[in-house]
Amino acid sequence: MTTTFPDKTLLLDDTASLRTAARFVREHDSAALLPLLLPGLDGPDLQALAGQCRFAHAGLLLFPSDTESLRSQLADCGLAVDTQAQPSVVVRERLARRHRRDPAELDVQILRPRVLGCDGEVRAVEVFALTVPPHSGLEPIAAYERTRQHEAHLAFEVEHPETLALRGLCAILVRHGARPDGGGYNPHEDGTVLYFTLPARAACDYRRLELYARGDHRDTLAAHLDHDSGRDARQPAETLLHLLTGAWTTQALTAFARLGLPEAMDTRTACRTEDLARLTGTDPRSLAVLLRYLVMLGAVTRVPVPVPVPAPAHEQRMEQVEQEGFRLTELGALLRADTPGSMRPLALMYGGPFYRSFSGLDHAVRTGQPAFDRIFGENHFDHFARDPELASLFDRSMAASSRMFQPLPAHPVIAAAAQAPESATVVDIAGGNGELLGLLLAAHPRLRGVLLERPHAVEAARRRLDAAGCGARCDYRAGDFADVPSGGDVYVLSRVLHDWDDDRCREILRHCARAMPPHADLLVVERLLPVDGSPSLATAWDLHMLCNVGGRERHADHYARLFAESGLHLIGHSPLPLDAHVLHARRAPAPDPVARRR
Ligand SMILES: C[S@@+](CC[C@H](N)C(=O)[O-])C[C@H]1O[C@@H](n2cnc3c(N)ncnc32)[C@H](O)[C@@H]1O
Repeated sequence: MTTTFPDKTLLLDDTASLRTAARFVREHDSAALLPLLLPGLDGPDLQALAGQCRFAHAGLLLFPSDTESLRSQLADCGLAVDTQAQPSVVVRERLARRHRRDPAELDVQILRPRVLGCDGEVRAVEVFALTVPPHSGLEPIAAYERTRQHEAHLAFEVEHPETLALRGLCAILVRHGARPDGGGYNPHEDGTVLYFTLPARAACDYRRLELYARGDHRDTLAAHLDHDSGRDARQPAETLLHLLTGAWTTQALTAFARLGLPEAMDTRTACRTEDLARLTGTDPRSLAVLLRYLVMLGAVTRVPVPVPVPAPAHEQRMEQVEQEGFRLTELGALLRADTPGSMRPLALMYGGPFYRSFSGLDHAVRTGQPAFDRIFGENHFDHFARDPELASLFDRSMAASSRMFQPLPAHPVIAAAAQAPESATVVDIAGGNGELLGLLLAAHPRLRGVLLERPHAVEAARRRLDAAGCGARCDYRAGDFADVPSGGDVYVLSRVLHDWDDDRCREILRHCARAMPPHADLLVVERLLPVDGSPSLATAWDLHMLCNVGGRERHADHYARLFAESGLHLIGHSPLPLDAHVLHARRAPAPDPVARRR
């Protein structure tokens, strides 16, 4: 089935992406941004990159129906264009290749509205605009690209792009985990672009980086493209070794969190290993070994700390020696317990119960049964429910990925409910500790909420929503999926269906369909498996579901089928951060009795 998107959702998504890109450009400068993109980048390599390149723009692909609508969309976002649009070559060819179209069919223009950075530097948002006139047949390209954001990137312009300097910069990027990912020469602008995929650990939503060099650098480009195609064949043994020690990565980060190191450290000042050992009650030499490994992961940076020591006795003065010290990076700071959106609970979960369960992955693959149940002797929800500390850790670990919920208050269904003349009710089914419902109610003071959960989680949600000041607008139901309350206006199922097999999903969806009044909407938050098999967090979480709950991630069409078999129909879906999507469904219209008799 092909999914249809209401036009309004499409426009909102493009405008929202444009606003996000402009905000990003406004808030970042070169020196602070580079270590976020390449965690662990430090010392001479950071100096070379920050000294020779400047953060120039954030790029994104939009899909206006014509030039006028693009200009008014830019104006809506406060972005003015004072230069002529240029035809794109590189992105147009990438799109043509990806969608097997003739490049001549694709009109892609480049506009660069200026944005003033927080440091006073003039930067830009680079808008690639693929014109998609109504009924042009290009709508599927727009829908696909909006979801995948393949062309979103951050660009650094090389100030003096001599060949040697340019190649040196490419080598630094590769050394810090960036992978060559195409590029090209645009004769209309006489500029060369070299694209890189950022390492997965980059602390930023953008996945691609561009080096932009004025002029024709096709020799460097050829080496870059060659590197791109040959990268997987070059060092298989080294790559495998790196992959096989992935468990050390998880445990090093978990130990870092368990030992309270992120809280003892600072992102601005370095701390000597000895002082850190004293503060955290650890063995100094062993701590240094852990911290040096964490440098490779980008969680901390190694910084020499000057320490005054007495000079030889007869000189009667102090001199300075340097001792090893470490500073927390922004990535490492996400493991601090007190950071908003802290990911510490995830570190404790993935390095704790889920680390143990993954040792039984082969069992799960052999039998199709969750390894968790075999290792812990019971289903993961029952196991967590019996242990209040573990239950709270699980709820907090779910809430730690709540960045994916951030666009939901602006979803057209929620916005319409918030503006309804009567106060509308959002029913969050299996809403965990109330993170999502709290976000929706906080954004829309007229909305009311009902949270259905298992009894232990209801209590956590009540505390969380009371603390957020929304408790008075919320009712709670301790129960099971069979107890979905009727009479709501919007029903939410967030990260629930992926816990279950198809039969159980149909049961849950039928409970929803039965409870939903005819006007009600259902929003389902899930990661969607990519149709083209391209890398996605959904593929990793599919394995996690197999190993731990016996559920699965699914393609959009698979969800559409489950909806159809449960009395619902899929209206459309739109992307959320962290490779998640929100699917919008409604009750299927009752079958036409006249048509049935015919
Ligand atoms: C993966 S969590 C998702 C929580 C939340 N919706 C979110 O996105 O953060 C799945 C939730 O389903 C709840 N759950 C499991 N079995 C349930 C059942 N039979 N009835 C109601 N809720 C259930 C669990 O307690 C858990 O909070």
